[in-house]
Amino acid sequence: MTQTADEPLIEVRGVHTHYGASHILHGVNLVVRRGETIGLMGRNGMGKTTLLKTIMGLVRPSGGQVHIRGHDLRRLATHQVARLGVAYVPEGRGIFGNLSVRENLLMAARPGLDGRRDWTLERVLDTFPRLAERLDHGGQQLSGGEQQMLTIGRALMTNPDVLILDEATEGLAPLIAREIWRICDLIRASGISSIIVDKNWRHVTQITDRNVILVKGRVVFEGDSQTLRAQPERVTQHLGV
Ligand SMILES: Nc1ncnc2c1ncn2[C@@H]1O[C@H](COP(=O)(O)OP(=O)(O)OP(=O)(O)O)[C@@H](O)[C@H]1O
Repeated sequence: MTQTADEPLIEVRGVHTHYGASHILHGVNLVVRRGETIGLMGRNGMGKTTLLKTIMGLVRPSGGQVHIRGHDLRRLATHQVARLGVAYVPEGRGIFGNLSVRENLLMAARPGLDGRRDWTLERVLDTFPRLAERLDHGGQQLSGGEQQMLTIGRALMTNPDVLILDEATEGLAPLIAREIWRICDLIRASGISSIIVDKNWRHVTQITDRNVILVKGRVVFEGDSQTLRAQPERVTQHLGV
C-alpha cells in the first residue's frame, strides 16, 4: 500500500488491550501525523507503556484497530513496524553492554523507508558530544544518562519517521535531563514525529504540539499545551502534580 501525504503515520482507533484477565486499555484513540510531537501523560500504571507496546506490536490488542502508515498492525510483526519507520526507545533502555558506543550505533544504521540517510554516525555524534567522547567505551561503562543518549542515538541511526520515547528522563540528573530535552527539541526540528512519555509535564508541554492524558486506560484529555496549561486543576486531577 502506498501512503498519501496526509495519511497518519500511526492511527490507533478504539483499542482495547488486556494482560490475561486484566483489561488495561479501554477504547483508546491516538493519531500521529507527520512532524507532530505528542506528549503522552498519566500517573503510574495508567496504561502509557501498554499503549506504546500495542503500537509496536509487542502486545496485541483485544479490540479496535491500529494502522501504521495505513498498514493493519494485525498483519505486522514488531520488526516490520520498526521497518515502517517507527523507532521505540523503551523504558529502562536497551543497549548492548558488551559492545562499544560506536558498535552500538553502527549496528543500528539503516536508511529510512524512503531511502533517507539523514542520520549518520557523524550527525549523531554531533548531536551527542558526550557519546563522541566515549566512542570506544563499552555500553556498560556508560552512566544512565549516557545510556539514554546512546539508545536515542541508536534509534536515530535507523532514520525513523516516528520516535517513541518512554520515560524520556526517568532517573536522570537534572543537567542530563536538560540535555535530553534539548535533543528532543532537535529531533522535533528535524521533522521526525515523536511520542514522548515523561513525568515532567512542564518540560513535555514545552515541546509538544498535542498532549494526551490517560487515566485507567482511557483518554481523558487531548489538546495543545496552551489548553492544558490553562487548566491547572486538570493537571492536578489527572497527573497528581
Ligand atoms: N506484563 C504485564 N502483565 C500484567 N499486567 C501488566 C503487565 N504490564 C503492565 N501491567 C499492568 O498494566 C497496567 C498499566 O501498566 P503500564 O506500564 O502500561 O502503565 P504506565 O502508565 O506506563 O505506568 P508506569 O509509568 O508505571 O510505567 C498496570 O496496572 C500494570 O500493573
